[in-house]
Parts: sequence; C-alpha cells; structure tokens
Amino acid sequence: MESGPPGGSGPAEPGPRLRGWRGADAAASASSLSRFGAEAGCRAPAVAAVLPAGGSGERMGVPTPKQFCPILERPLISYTLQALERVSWIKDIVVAVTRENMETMKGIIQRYQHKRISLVEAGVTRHRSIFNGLKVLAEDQPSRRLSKPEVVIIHDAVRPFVEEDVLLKVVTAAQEHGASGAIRPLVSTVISPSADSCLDHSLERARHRASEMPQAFLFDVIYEAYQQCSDYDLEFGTECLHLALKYSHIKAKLVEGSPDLWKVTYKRDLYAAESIIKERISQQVCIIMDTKEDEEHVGRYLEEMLKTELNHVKVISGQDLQQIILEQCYSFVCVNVMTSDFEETQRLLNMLEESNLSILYPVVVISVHFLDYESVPFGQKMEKVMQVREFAKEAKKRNILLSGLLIYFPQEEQKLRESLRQGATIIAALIKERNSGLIGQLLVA
Ligand SMILES: Nc1ccn([C@@H]2O[C@H](COP(=O)(O)OP(=O)(O)OP(=O)(O)O)[C@@H](O)[C@H]2O)c(=O)n1
Ligand SMILES: O=C(CO)[C@H](O)[C@H](O)COP(=O)(O)O
Repeated sequence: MESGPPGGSGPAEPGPRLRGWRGADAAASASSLSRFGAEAGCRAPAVAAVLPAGGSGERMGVPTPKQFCPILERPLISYTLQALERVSWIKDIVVAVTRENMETMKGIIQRYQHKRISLVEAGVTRHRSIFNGLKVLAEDQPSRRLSKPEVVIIHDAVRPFVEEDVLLKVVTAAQEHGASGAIRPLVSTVISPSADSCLDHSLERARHRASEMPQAFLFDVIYEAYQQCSDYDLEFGTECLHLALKYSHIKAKLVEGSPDLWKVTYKRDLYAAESIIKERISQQVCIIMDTKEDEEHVGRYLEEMLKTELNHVKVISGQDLQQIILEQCYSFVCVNVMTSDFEETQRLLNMLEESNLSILYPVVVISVHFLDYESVPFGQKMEKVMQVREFAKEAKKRNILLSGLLIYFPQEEQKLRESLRQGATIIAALIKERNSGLIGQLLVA
C-alpha cells in the first residue's frame, strides 16, 4: 500500500487554504453524523471509504482512463475526492489505482492538495479493486496509519457529484441494516433478450430500480462477503449489495439518490459533468466598483442587468473582498469607472493569488472599462486597456481567466442603459462559459 503525501492524516480540509469556511463546514458536517446517529438511536460510527479507480474506461473510447480525463482542466477523480473530503466524518479514503497510474494519482493528490488519501493497487476487475481496498482497512495494526472502520462506504471514482446528505443516509442505514445503497428510478425499461435476439421477457419498470453508488456496509459484513465469494463473482459481478446478500445474508436498505449520482461512462458524460460544474460555480458573482461617487448608478444598472442574464445569481458588492473569497465566489467583475488603469483588477488578482481559490476551479475575472469619446480619444483608451493581455498571461498561470470589457459610455441615459445591457450579456457569457480561449481578449459593448 502507498500513502498519500505527508499530512495525509491531517484535518478535514481539502484543497486551498480557506480556513474560515472549511473550518465551519467541517464542524457542522461532523456534528451532522452524530446528530443523525442520535436521532436514529445509534452513536456515530468510524467511517472509511473505498474508491475503485482502476478501470480503463473502455466505453468512453479515449486512451486516458476516464477517472483521469480532465474537466475544466482538472482530472475527474479529483472532483470525487473533493466531494468525499468535504465530509469530515469520513476518516480515511482508500483509492484503488493500477500500478501504471500510481504516479499520476500521486501527482493529482499533491497538485490539488487532497488529504486523508491512501493508495492501493487495483485489481483486474472492479470487485477485485474494491477487495484490495477493503484488505488494507482490515489489516488493523498499531504501526499502520489506517485502522479498521465500523462502516465502509464504497463509491465509484467516476461519480463526482456525491453529496453529504446521501452519504449520511447510506452510512446510517448501513449501521442499522448492515448494508445500504443509493437507487434511482429506471430511465428505460429492462428487457431480457433470447439467444436469437428476440424478446424473451420484459420487467415491469415501476417495480425495479437502478442501483447506483454510494453504498455503505458494516465493515465485517462486506469484508466477509468478499472473502467468501467465488472467482466468478470477482470476475463478473457488478453489485456489492448482491455479495452482502449472497454471502452475509444481509438485505440492504435502499435509499433514494439524486439524479447527479450517475456514473460518468461515455464521452458525452464528461460534457454533462462540465456543464454541472460550470453551473454550480457560476451561481455567485461579485461586482467590485472603483468608486462610490455619483457614477455609482452605473454599477447598479449593471447589477440589475446581470441579474436578468444570470438566473439565481447573488450579486455581491465588493466591500469585503476577503470574506467573499472565503465564501468561495468564482466570478468577479471589476468595474473601473474612474480610470483606465488596472489598479483594482490587480488588487483583486493579488488577493485571489494569496487565497489559492483557483486551485480547484478556474476563477473568471472581467475587468470592465468605459469608453467616453468626449473625454479620452478612442486610440488612447484602447492602448491603455489592451494591457489586459499582459495581465491575463500571468493570471492564466494561476488558473484565473482574465478578460477585458470596454463599454461605450454615452451621456444619454437610454443609450448608456443599452450599452450596459450589452455589457451584461457579454459578462454573463464569459462567466457561464469559462472559455479559456477568451483569456486576455478585449470585448466591446
Ligand atoms: N479493474 C477495475 C475496473 C473498474 N474499476 C473502477 O470501478 C468504477 C466503475 O466501473 P466502470 O464504470 O465500469 O469503469 P471502467 O471499467 O473503467 O469502464 P468500462 O467498463 O467502460 O471499461 C470506476 O471508477 C473504475 O475505475 C476499478 O477500480 N478496477
Ligand atoms: O452499477 C453499479 C452498482 O450496481 C456499480 O456502480 C458499478 O459501476 C458497476 O460496475 P460496472 O459498470 O463495471 O458493471
């Protein structure tokens, strides 16, 4: 077994140094398991997770195993690890990876600062990979970092959108029933073909469910099942709940999961996952103004218009930037009414760099400037704002996507509103798309 980077057994916080938010989150999350347990009449168990990540992703049809395929330039498995690490009551996360991908995996752990991870060699089938993960947890020795948990979660590395509430439900149900798994309604009807490819019989869709992940088990229940199961099971089996039933005689409690629990399998699933991530990180936009004087109405108009462009967006005025960064806002609009300089934008970029916010997701920054023909000639203005290219080049190295927006600023109120409306449409597109091809571009509204 290989261990993660030093400090792997440390506190709950994964990723960047966002102490305030994560500290509070971790405490709330730890108490949620005890509270939930107390309500269900049981105490909080010691919980570990095993993530099979040793597949080759044949159905995806690309050379890279799907767990390492990039989504917004970060490997898919890193999102799944982040989702599990956020849950402070999961003590250890054991990831099964093939020998040839061990170094890649170590690199991912280091780069994205994942914590509490141990690596184990994967097997040739998913069941064998899971069994390898369980074995290292079972070997309860004082010298080892890992210890045998009471409950173990099994979760595919390629299901990145697992939330704490479903993890809590399967763990609590496993504590009570011995085994539990997330299910979803069937999308298509399941039919059984005969040898000559004719319909043999069909199942009544409403009476059946799709078995998804996560699943959770009392450790001894699933470990004993794996120890007893046949080579045939290990080679061709696809269902851990079935092993618990067949060998440990435990009927798993089934828990309704969310639609986002689906398994990334085909190439189109990568696009779907990317859209979900983009939507989640575009929910909050921070507008920073360089003035509080009478030009402030420009900011207010822009806010108004952005709210109509971006659904469910909370627009925050950038008074306490540090706090906003701590709250993990990934979209910033820096409105420069007073000057053509990048002073405010530069200040924001510095703060973002210090926070490490952009380790996990690309941060969009749009530097907005105004074009008032009457006070500054077009050429002169352009020369100044074109500096955005240089700033953007540097920012890109830190996963910050900076672009510039020049908004025509006519004296007439109606015309000004029209330019601001166009500006808001461009800002919304930049935020929603997070398209790295537009880095350093100066767009004109
Ligand atoms: N020998 C294997 C095979 C699969 N898995 C893991 O089990 C999970 C679910 O399996 P699946 O979606 O079938 O992954 P692949 O086997 O990689 O995909 P495919 O069947 O398309 O080849 C994935 O996280 C996969 O990496 C594993 O740990 N060890
Ligand atoms: O579906 C599942 C639960 O029952 C498992 O998550 C698993 O993904 C099935 O593996 P495979 O796709 O390799 O058959």
